[in-house]
Amino acid sequence: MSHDSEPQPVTARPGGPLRGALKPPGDKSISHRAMILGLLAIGETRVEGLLEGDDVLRTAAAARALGAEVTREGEGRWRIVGVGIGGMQDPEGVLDFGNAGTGSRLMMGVVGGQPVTATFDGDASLRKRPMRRILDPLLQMGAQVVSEAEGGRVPLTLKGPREAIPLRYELPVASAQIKSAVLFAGLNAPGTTTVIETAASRDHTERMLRLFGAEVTVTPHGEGGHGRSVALTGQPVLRGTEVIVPADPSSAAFPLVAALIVPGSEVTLRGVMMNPLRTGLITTLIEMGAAIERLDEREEGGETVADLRVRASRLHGVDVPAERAPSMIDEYPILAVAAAFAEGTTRMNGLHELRVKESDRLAAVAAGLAANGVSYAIEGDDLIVTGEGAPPAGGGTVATHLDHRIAMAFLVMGLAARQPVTVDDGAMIATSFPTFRPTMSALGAQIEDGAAA
Ligand SMILES: O=C(O)C1=C[C@@H](OP(=O)(O)O)[C@@H](O)[C@H](O)C1
Ligand SMILES: C=C(OP(=O)(O)O)C(=O)O
Repeated sequence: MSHDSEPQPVTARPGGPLRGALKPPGDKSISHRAMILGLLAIGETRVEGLLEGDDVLRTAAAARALGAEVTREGEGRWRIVGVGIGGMQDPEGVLDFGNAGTGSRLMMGVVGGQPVTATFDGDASLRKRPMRRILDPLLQMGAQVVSEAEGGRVPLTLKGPREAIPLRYELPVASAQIKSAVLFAGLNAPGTTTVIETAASRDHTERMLRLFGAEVTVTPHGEGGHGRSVALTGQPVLRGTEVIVPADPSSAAFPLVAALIVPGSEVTLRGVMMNPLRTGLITTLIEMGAAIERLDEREEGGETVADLRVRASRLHGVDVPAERAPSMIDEYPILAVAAAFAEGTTRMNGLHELRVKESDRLAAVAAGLAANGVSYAIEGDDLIVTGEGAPPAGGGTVATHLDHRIAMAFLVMGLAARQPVTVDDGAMIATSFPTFRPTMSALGAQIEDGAAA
């Protein structure tokens, strides 16, 4: 699929304080996994609070094409009747994952471990993203790549084995997507599949596998306390269950930073997931001087959630260590925006993975900062942003390159810059935060269709 509709420019204007309370949409990572485990389980899975963004809807369509019964029963309420491990059917058409890296890569793990053949495709952004990192371990587990686009990209056709070969695999990069693909393939392996990560990445797959009845053991690995070894016992019986999806900290990041930089703002974000493997941005912003209070911490659906009370704050630059990157990997575009309003230099270290997201985010952020009069430098894989402790000029138009996070980050900049900021295309926001514009408007933000006049 290509993104062949006309680009939809969107403009954010500076205005008065943002006020109010909101619940960000359901977590994207957990929503994809709920659909996939619902497909692989026997019996009925009920999901509450599913993110109904385009990325997750693509995973739902793929689960259906592979044999699950998938029904929407109300807002965020979905019912999935699964087929069980080994029970999938060959899908009739192509599995079109649109813009979704997570959905496509996790489902490659599922198909790559089971006797089924499927073709994966996506939009112009997904067609550029590296899939070798997923295919390499799957080939070792017995999958075959029937065809692929140059460089191991989609469109590609994957054929899984009758039974997967258990694997012990050390991740070449900190990536929950690779880890999850290997574990999903390992579900159909007679024995233990082990994934070793030298830096811990988000653990939603491990947690949800256990919830559905699989045996997963996690032990520390290596020195320094950052690594983990995750062992899955293959061929479990997965049983359908109930999944409650907490609010997505990666989506919460946009109204949160908006509240920090628009003078006089006070915003409460309700029920935001506080899994420590996802809260690197909050840690960093607090180090920068942000007034963020974690209130009413509680358990919801097996995760800690909290209400976050955020007040406009004077921020200062900090050094963000590379080891923190896995816990905030999708938050660097919006952190760069916060850094543009801070006093002094913020150095974000070790951002190589940003080059292979929906866009080359390092390049896209740099271009967006340049277009809006912000001083920055790129040194190797590090991004350095220097703010003046005052609003940057703004007034620029930002190329989003089919990347939702670039679009939302620079719209947030426009709410507090000296001049409005336009993004060339807001369409991709619907992949992860379909209610972004009404949510921001309800807080008092001015975000409109079209380029700045
Ligand atoms: O597993 C997941 O749900 C995700 C993992 C991360 O990707 P990588 O595995 O490529 O780091 C992240 O960027 C993505 O938005 C969601
Ligand atoms: C990188 C992201 O997602 P994905 O890899 O699923 O496209 C993201 O949502 O920022």
